[in-house]
Amino acid sequence: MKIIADENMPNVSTLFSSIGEVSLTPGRSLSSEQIKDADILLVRSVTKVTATLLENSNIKFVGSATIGTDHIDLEYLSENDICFSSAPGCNADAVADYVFSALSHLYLNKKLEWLNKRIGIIGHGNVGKTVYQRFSALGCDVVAYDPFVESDSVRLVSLDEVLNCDIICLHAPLTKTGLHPTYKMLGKEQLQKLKPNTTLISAGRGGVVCEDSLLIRHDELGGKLNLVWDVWKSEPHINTALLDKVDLATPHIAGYSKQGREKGTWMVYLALCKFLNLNPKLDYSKAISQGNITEMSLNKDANLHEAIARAVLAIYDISRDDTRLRRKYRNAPSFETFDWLRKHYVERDEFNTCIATQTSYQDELNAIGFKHLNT
Ligand SMILES: NC(=O)C1=CN([C@@H]2O[C@H](COP(=O)(O)OP(=O)(O)OC[C@H]3O[C@@H](n4cnc5c(N)ncnc54)[C@H](O)[C@@H]3O)[C@@H](O)[C@H]2O)C=CC1
Ligand SMILES: O=C(O)C(=O)[C@H](O)COP(=O)(O)O
Repeated sequence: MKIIADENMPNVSTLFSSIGEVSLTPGRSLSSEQIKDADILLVRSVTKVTATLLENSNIKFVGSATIGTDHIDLEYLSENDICFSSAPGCNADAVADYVFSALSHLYLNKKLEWLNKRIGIIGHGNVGKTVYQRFSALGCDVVAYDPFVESDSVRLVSLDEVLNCDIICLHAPLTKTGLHPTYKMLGKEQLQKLKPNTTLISAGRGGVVCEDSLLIRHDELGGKLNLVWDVWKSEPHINTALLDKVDLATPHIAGYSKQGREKGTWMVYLALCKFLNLNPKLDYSKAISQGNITEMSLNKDANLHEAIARAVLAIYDISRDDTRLRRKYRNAPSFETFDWLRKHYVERDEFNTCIATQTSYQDELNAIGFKHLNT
């Protein structure tokens, strides 16, 4: 069995070589010629899996080690009896960690006191829910907008209400059809509703926010917006005018924790084993790494904002990704830089690999995703 896989899938050879002959390739440039003799295709978000790519192949299974599926023509796969599996939720904790790292950075650098602010989340799926639960466990005033969710356990509000929040976290998928398409869902009209000093964290998909309208609104507000930008409309090209305005700019790596990426490969491996009726040869604990910093205890004299910021940034400091991106773009302002930064990403651990040991802030650290002492 011939397996073609994106070279950026961690552990892919270890896991899949017991099933077939694995060839690794850069995902963005994958061509139909390269897959014409293959049976299984394993991708990440940079490969457009369309009829053009697949029509002259014998691919029977497509696996995407990602949460998002907007790069896959699901209709074509279903019409052509090609089994598909993605990795729902694999890096939800990583994205939530990204959000708290961004807020920690903004607290230390701009004195943004976010714990007492109103927080609105757009999209209440695996990522949005994780982010919501963390804020809620911290006792924050948090609401969510998701037109497809009905639930008593979340404070659901209108999009306008979220746009009136102090901190807005965007975790909706990219959709262009259906009842509530998200493409440019934050356009000129919606962005007009942002108040001065709003913090907008965009870690879903580029295209959900109209970047041109955002630049106009940013100017209108005299630059009084805190912007944290992970996903860009025209990746791997980035909007350099926007890059100049955002507080934190990262190259679509919100989900790039070591464990999150490993979980993505692992989930696709399990799905392929199921499809082929095989017993998995490795177990979860061998496929997913431990963290580097295994225990955290805090000085009880620090205030809560500062204590959280110190703990969070010790595990993942988002500013290193921002610095890397800006420095690299200054020296090599080309679209190839985006993929280079992602390919050579210095992976970080998830908060949940680190135990919050007995400290006055143990409950708060547990709330934002650090592991409990007794689990
Ligand atoms: N920046 C990054 O590295 C990462 C980005 N993502 C992106 O984040 C998205 C969300 O991830 P998950 O929560 O795991 O996906 P999910 O599929 O579990 O949930 C998506 C949620 O968005 C909601 N939604 C759909 N249309 C909406 C609209 N018009 N307004 C508000 N909500 C809407 C859905 O009802 C669903 O509850 C993914 O589709 C992916 O594109 C995911 C992982 C990493
Ligand atoms: O899981 C998703 O959805 C993501 O956005 C991924 O984290 C993006 O990573 P790549 O698949 O582009 O490596």
